[in-house]
Amino acid sequence: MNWDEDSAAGPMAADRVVSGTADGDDHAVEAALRPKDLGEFVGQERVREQLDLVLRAARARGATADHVLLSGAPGLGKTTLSMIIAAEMGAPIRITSGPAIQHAGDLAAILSSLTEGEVLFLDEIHRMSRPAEEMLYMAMEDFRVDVVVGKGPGATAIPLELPPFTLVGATTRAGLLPPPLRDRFGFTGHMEFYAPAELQRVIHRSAGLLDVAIDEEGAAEIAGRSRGTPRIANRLLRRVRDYAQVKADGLITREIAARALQVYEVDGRGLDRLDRAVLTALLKLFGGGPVGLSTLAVAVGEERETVEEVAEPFLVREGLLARTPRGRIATPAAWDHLGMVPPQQVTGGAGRAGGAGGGQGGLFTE
Ligand SMILES: Nc1ncnc2c1ncn2[C@@H]1O[C@H](COP(=O)(O)OP(=O)(O)OP(=O)(O)O)[C@@H](O)[C@H]1O
Ligand SMILES: [Mg+2]
Repeated sequence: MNWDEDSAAGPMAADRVVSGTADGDDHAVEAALRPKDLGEFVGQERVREQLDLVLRAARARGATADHVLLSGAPGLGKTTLSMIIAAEMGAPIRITSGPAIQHAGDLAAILSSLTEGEVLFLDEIHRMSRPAEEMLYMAMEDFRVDVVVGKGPGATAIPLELPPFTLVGATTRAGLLPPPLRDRFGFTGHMEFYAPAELQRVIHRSAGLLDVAIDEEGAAEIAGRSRGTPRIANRLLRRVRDYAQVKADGLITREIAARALQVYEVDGRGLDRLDRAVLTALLKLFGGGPVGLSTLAVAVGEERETVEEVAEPFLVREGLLARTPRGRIATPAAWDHLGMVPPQQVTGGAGRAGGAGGGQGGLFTE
């Protein structure tokens, strides 16, 4: 699945407060908000439990932990978890990324400087070059690399032993990893979107660290608008804090959170201006569809790619919009969310009286 939602940025898609991808502002505070060990890491029960076993067993054997692959959407905690793995193993961590490794030689230099037990974090591992990838296969499996010296017919490969290390790879696009690479990881953790109750805990924890006063309902209100993503929850918390300081006495309550997020145009379900523009066009101009992607994009005044890659994934995930072979259609929940009644229900809904906003979309009930 494509989680790189910000790759196509139109007018309404730039600098979204609900984007899962980190912006400059996030980088500045994220280090302070990162949980330091597995116990502090909220949610992801399955991954956490499995990883806990893997790390405990390795520690008990006095061995280096197996290679770990972490996949999932931006902002769900892959980088955080990689740092926790190193901390739990009492090992140093080296951080690099697929795009930073242009040549196999770059990778050889990093690998040959690792110390025993060190954690190598390779972010965006799906974006590594082919030759580097092949070097990595051997390094992961046999803790060995062949360093090629010279060029042409005179070139020789010098084998180089590596100390045992743990590779932690992270990717937003697990489907793009070649199977031979995927198979070389001893453990794969797939990160899921967080439940509102989990995000509420993340928000409380962050509020404590940032010295922000917030009550349960205030945290719940922000959690419900955070699209299942801790990074968005933390970002919305900071925006709401500003509002609470300027417009109120600093305490974040449900009402303050709701008012603040209205200013930032993030609605009760976490939809922003772009999301709502797409849904509104679909309902008001096309009666809920089906309508083709290009037509919908023109109606919204955005690029096709923006509608398809930036707005739609979350609308589909939320069950507000469906992609069908005949085009995009709105679900009954979409009508309900925008407080509108499907046209057939208004005009030809024989035998079904009123029911405005009841979610029983006439288009979809038999
Ligand atoms: N389980 C969690 N508990 C508490 N905070 C979390 C959790 N997961 C993530 N966070 C917070 O969310 C922010 C983003 O997390 P992180 O950088 O690890 O995401 P990521 O998956 O690496 O994203 P990207 O794909 O953009 O690299 C961090 O500030 C971190 O503190
Ligand atoms: Mg990351």
